[in-house]
Amino acid sequence: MPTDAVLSLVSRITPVDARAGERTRAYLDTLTKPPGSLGQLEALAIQLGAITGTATPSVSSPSVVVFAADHGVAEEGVSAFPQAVTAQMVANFANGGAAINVFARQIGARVDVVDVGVAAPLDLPDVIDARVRAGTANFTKADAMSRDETLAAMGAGVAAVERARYAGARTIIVGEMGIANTTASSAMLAVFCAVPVAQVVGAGTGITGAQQAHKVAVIEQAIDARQPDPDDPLAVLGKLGGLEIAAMTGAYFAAALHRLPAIVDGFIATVAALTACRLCPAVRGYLVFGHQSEEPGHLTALEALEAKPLLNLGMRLGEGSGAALAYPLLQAATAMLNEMATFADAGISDKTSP
Ligand SMILES: O=C(O)c1ccc[n+]([C@@H]2O[C@H](COP(=O)([O-])O)[C@@H](O)[C@H]2O)c1
Ligand SMILES: Cc1cc2nc[nH]c2cc1C
Repeated sequence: MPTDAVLSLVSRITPVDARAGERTRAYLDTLTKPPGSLGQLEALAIQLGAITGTATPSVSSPSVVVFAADHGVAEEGVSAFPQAVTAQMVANFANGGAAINVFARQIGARVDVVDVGVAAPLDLPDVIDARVRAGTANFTKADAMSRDETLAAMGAGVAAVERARYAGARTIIVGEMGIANTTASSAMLAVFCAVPVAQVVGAGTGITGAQQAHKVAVIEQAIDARQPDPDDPLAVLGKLGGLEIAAMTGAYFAAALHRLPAIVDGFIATVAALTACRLCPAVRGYLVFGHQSEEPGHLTALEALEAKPLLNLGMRLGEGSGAALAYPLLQAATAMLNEMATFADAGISDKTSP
């Protein structure tokens, strides 16, 4: 996709249909339950009504897209694992052996793995080759990506969702893999939300407290050197972000353009979601937040999006794993709308008026 096409796509995204959501809300109160008693599932049903533009929506055909890329900042010793693990995990996805493959099989979703910029060359026929460059630059020394590279990676995300949709996907689950990408995500989030870096840095794949202090110092130094303008989301993404983070941003755009629900995963996926919403606020209504990650910065990112995730299982894996696990709740929310009896149907007395 030509790089500027990504930005013109943004202008074609329209907000969710709030009136359809209101019809869902009204219908929910006719069902045989005390009003509001299904809690967050009711809010989810209303959101799905607004996304699909129908009072009694259904969800179907989930499809997972995992974007993989490397980060130059890995050489600063900010992860518990070596950079080579990104490529090794991509092979594991292609072989069906990762957690996301298992959870995707449980919900009948196919998994597309997209190489947006893994450092090591891959020769895996089942992996989609959308390489923009062999990993980002180390952002303590140079911008992670140029503007054209950022837009190209976003375009790869758009293309991946278009491909999945063409193959029948109607619910998009977005995941990522990239050693050191919690460092990039924390840096972006600290800038977007103007919060201290230490507030949004965590253990990632499992670094120690001392290593976390080093991670904070690396990010502070990078923000100082790069001076990104918080009001220019594309610049924040290009200077401090990652190729897979840009691709996820594009994936959310494409889901919103086609009025498909996109289930957001953990910390990195949520920072990409925040980037997408800063660039195009209408995207927000199409995002369902799958789970709350253990990574401490996730709370800050969720608050910035006024988002309440569906699950809290103490997970911090990535790959789209928490988003895939949440899919059955979308099914439950719509099944509840489509299958429950109304008070009138069942001949049950409605609430007494006060
Ligand atoms: O999704 C999350 O909340 C999450 C939290 C911590 C780590 N991860 C995964 O771990 C990798 C990044 O961790 P790190 O320590 O290398 O920055 C990357 O592949 C992510 O998918 C993911
Ligand atoms: C093994 C491993 C699997 C992952 N999946 C997502 N991020 C990951 C990081 C590591 C280290």
